[in-house]
Amino acid sequence: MAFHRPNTTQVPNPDPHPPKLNIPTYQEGPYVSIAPHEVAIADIQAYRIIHRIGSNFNKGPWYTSQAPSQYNDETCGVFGILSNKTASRRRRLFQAAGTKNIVAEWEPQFIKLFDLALQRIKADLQDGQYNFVKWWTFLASDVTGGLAFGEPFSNLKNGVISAMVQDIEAAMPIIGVRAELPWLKPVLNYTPTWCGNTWSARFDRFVGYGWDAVHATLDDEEEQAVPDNVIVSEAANVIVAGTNTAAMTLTYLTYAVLKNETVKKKLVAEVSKLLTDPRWNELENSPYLNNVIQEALKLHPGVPASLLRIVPTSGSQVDKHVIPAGTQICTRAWNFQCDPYVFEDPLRFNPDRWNNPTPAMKEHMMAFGAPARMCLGHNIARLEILHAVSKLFRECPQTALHPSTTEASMEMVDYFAIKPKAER
Ligand code: HEM
Repeated sequence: MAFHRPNTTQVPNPDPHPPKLNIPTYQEGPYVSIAPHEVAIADIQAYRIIHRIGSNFNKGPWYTSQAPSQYNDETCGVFGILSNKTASRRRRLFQAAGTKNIVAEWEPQFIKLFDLALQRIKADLQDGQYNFVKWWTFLASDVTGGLAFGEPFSNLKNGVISAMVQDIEAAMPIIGVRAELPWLKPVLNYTPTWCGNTWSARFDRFVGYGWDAVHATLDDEEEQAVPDNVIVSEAANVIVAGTNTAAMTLTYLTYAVLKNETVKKKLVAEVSKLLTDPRWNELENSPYLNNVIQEALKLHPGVPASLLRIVPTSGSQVDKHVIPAGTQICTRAWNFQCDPYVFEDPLRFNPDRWNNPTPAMKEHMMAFGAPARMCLGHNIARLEILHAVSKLFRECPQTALHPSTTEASMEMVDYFAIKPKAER
């Protein structure tokens, strides 16, 4: 057995060929062996241990495939750093930038982008066009562009997709493939894409965007405090981590609200009473708006994928089980956020469930990741979503779902992040 009940006093030595766990599905238990050295866990006690601050369950090698091969823990962006200890040093550099107070300083600049996004959406709606994926992606990439480069990429202003957004859109699914099928990586690196470039060139261009960011935003002194190559990695990181996640959260939220007339009416009623130019505090204090956002993050987490972690070299006792060193552990937001023991009718889009959330409901929400490696951009994302959603439903209260938008077209394609099957 790979796992033992807690009265086992000895932590077993790593077993090179551990047998499969005899618990096949979550219906029968929250621990499922999904491969010889891999276990999926949907148990909140275990989750607390694995992902607590200071945990030595480091990220799994899957994350290495997110960075070009010449990068290591010291030089890659924080997302790709495997060791939690190394990551916590790096995270300290960014934590201040992600605090609410600092993010609030960006609010006036971001409001201009939200206004522009709404102008574009309104013009589209008047022409009978519905392409929320497009405009929410342009908005999210202008926001991350502003953060990484000091000014937006002008996707919204020009109304056309920039080369950078094209690269992100094309590279995101392939990032998933590279990660799931690492043996394909050398082949994929040199496979021509639809536009004639190779995937490897796309990754090189991300790094290039990062270099531009370094020179656009930092003075010489600051550049010396953090090595250039690290800032480059981080700038590219922010662009990728903050664009699709926010855009898809907005897309699925819009879809869920438009699909549900009662929810839409309540939301429109609340946001239409807001001040003409509401600010973050007012938006945070709009209960139904916040419930809708929480529910959208619950049902359509921007990153529903497994967060892979490795059991430390000494092995570990996780709740009732002793797990051998080196085992890869998968915990998925999706499993916890749809737990029927915690959420009544978990697959129904029901913002009212957040009127009086239980402590368990709050703890089971992990759309922004887990404590040790929680999303560094969650305040930015919240600000973006609050403004974009309140503006959309205040200024376009009559918007309805386009007949071509169906459950089938919106089926979530999960490739670490998500996108709708029909891509619109
Ligand atoms: C709704 C939008 C967003 C969602 C749902 C989201 C979700 C997540 C999740 C689940 C993780 C943890 C991944 C893991 O452990 O493997 C994460 C990490 C991260 N996110 Fe976000 N994110 C969002 C927006 C943003 C934005 C706007 C930024 C930056 C501007 C950002 C920057 C990062 C970074 C740098 C990390 C890596 C942290 C680390 O590894 O220590 N995210 N995000």
